[in-house]
Amino acid sequence: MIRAQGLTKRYGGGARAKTAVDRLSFEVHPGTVTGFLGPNGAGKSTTMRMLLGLDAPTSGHCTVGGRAYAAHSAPLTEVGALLEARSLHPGRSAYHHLTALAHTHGIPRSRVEHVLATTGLTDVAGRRVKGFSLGMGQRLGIAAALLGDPATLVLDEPVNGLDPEGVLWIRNLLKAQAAEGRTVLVSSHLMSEMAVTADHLIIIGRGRLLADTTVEKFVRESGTGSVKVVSPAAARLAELLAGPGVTIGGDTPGTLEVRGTDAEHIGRTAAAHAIPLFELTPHTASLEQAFMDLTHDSVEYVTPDGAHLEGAAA
Ligand SMILES: Nc1ncnc2c1ncn2[C@@H]1O[C@H](COP(=O)(O)OP(=O)(O)OP(=O)(O)O)[C@@H](O)[C@H]1O
Repeated sequence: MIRAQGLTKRYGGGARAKTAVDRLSFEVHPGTVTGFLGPNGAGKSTTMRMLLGLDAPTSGHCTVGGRAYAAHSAPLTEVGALLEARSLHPGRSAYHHLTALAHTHGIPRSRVEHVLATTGLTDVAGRRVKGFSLGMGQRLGIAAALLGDPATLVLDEPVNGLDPEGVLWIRNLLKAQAAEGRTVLVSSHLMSEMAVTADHLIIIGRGRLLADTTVEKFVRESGTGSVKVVSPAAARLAELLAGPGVTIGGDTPGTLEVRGTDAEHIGRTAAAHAIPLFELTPHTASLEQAFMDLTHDSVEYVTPDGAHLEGAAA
């Protein structure tokens, strides 16, 4: 369990003072993957650095597993971390890198074999790290994070620069780690990736909390999610679904575009009235739009015509 309370980080002073993290409070629970989202410069990395004791908060505090990170006697067995800027000794092999880390932290060598297998690096374990591709480097960073068999994982942008196979691999790994009861906090500025990886979302903008919710609730409450329904009795179904907060559109006969309720409710309503359905498709593509709507006012880098730079809320 991770807990941040009133977490604040200010850089510099006077007119040039910059508040990177602003009175942030949230909890991250075990057994779920929690996505930590925000546009570029929102304060995600700074928050993670504070959680890991690499930056001191200006005010507020944070705990991992009930204590400040520095108060853990064997932090690697409590928290495994992957930060964006990693320092690897280029001349060392992956195996050597992990054994050195295990040795200095009193972790048995058997764990090295285990994490090499988990991250698919067994066959290249003897190769020097300097010859590693970006994806292999990410896998090695994750192997190091898993080394101490920690109860908590904190990963900063683990899918950055990975190919689709690597992205899928990380997604499945994170879900498996959470299913084993670990607390998993993973940052990203990609809403679409988090929508399929995370169960819970913490969204920040300009260092402030914008949303702390489940993926499912975020979609539902954003009001932009819709469900496409195709039925030979579309008109009758539309009458049954009509109600407060529900809007029903659709340009093609027999097709409805339903907003304000979910596919489960539509399916149950249709079944209860013996209405056949040919299609029932929730559209989650609008998630990206909901994220952009939420973070729009918090985007740091905006061009004069209003377009976001650097894919700020991509
Ligand atoms: N050492 C520092 N000194 C001054 N300002 C800093 C420092 N580190 C971060 N900042 C500023 O704090 C803000 C938050 O940065 P941070 O890197 O935490 O954001 P982020 O959400 O991780 O962004 P990104 O998605 O681009 O990695 C930014 O405006 C950044 O310029």
